[in-house]
Amino acid sequence: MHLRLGEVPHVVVSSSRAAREVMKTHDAVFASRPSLLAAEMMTYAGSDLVFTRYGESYKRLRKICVVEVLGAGRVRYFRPVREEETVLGKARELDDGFLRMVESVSEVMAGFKVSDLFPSLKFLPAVTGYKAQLRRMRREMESMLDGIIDEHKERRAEGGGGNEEDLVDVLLNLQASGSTDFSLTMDNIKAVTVEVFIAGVETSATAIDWTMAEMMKDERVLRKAQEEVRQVYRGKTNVDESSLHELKYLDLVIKESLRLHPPLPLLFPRESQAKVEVCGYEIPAKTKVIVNCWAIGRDPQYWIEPTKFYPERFADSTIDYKGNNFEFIPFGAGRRMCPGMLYATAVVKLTLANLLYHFDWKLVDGMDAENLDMTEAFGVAVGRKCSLCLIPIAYDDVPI
Ligand code: HEM
Repeated sequence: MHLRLGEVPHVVVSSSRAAREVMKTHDAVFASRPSLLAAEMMTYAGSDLVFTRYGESYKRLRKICVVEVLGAGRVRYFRPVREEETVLGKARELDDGFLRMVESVSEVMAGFKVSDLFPSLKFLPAVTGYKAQLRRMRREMESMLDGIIDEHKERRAEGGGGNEEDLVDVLLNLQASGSTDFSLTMDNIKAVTVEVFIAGVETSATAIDWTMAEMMKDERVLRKAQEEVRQVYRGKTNVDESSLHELKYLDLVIKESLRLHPPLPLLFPRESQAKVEVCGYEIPAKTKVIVNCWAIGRDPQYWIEPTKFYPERFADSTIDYKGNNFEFIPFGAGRRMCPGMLYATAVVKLTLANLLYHFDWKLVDGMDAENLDMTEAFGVAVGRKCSLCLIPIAYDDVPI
């Protein structure tokens, strides 16, 4: 679908074939992101990963993030932290103000802003008050990030760190060691820190929420997933990551939930860097391309009874979300594919396994599973409009 919104041509991709052409055949052409004023002002223009245009500094930063910060080795390294936080419910100290700030930044990033559609009218952001609003938010964010980084530096100077290391420590260590071929600036560190929250935390929480909601709607799936967890971890006090790989049915449930409710239903937008032909249509340079992964995941051409929540559809299927099956791309594909996929799947699975192991779940009084409201809300990550209110009943077969 081709649209012209303001001065900017937009193309919406809603088929697996076109998605493959954009994210595989012509991946290099579509590896850039369009420029958005909010992203430029809030993510230290060009110092970040999610919204930066494709180019040398992007490639270097991505390599550091993939290899050193979000890769398999680091996911293993942070395993004790995940287990401690998920299993013991011991969340790291995160200022409410910081989370509220991340929420407001996500909100401004999600919207279609008139000034982004008329880039030649440079005065628009100023006269609409949008620029002033972004400046205020940026000042607030800057002071919070400075506080967080100073705290980390002080702790490190006092010899702290060790088991308490987190993502900011990892980035500061990389900067101090100079071990990478790209010197990380303070702006890089701040931008990546905020983006991990914008791109990583809300998306993972959204995936957990939708999966619980779908299981509450279908008691058969809930029981089956719960029996599996309780059998694999029988006799254990906690669900840790040691046997997570044995939870095969839970894998299917998570896949099915990501198919029906991808937390980023339109991924993050891409921009063509040159004129190119996709499925017989000519796409000019500088076209904003939106891949509708939500629609592709519900397309009857690829999925039987596409709107039905049926995890077993993945049981004898090789279809996965790793970016090779273009009918199922909740993490995107190609050069801009989500580098946090391993983190996300570890956190989502561990959290769900704990919720299923320790508690039986009931809907609040008077609510009937069939009528559970599954309306979607608006945001960078598309969650449920109504909060999921459930009653946990402690499972008393867990040894103390
Ligand atoms: C269920 C959870 C998650 C989902 C569904 C998800 C999905 C996505 C998608 C669809 C994209 C855009 C891909 C594209 O343009 O092709 C993306 C990008 C990104 N994600 Fe994730 N994500 C999740 C969790 C995470 C986590 C936990 C992190 C970090 C810890 C993370 C970091 C990023 C970053 C940095 C990018 C930008 C990559 C780039 O532009 O090069 N994500 N994610």
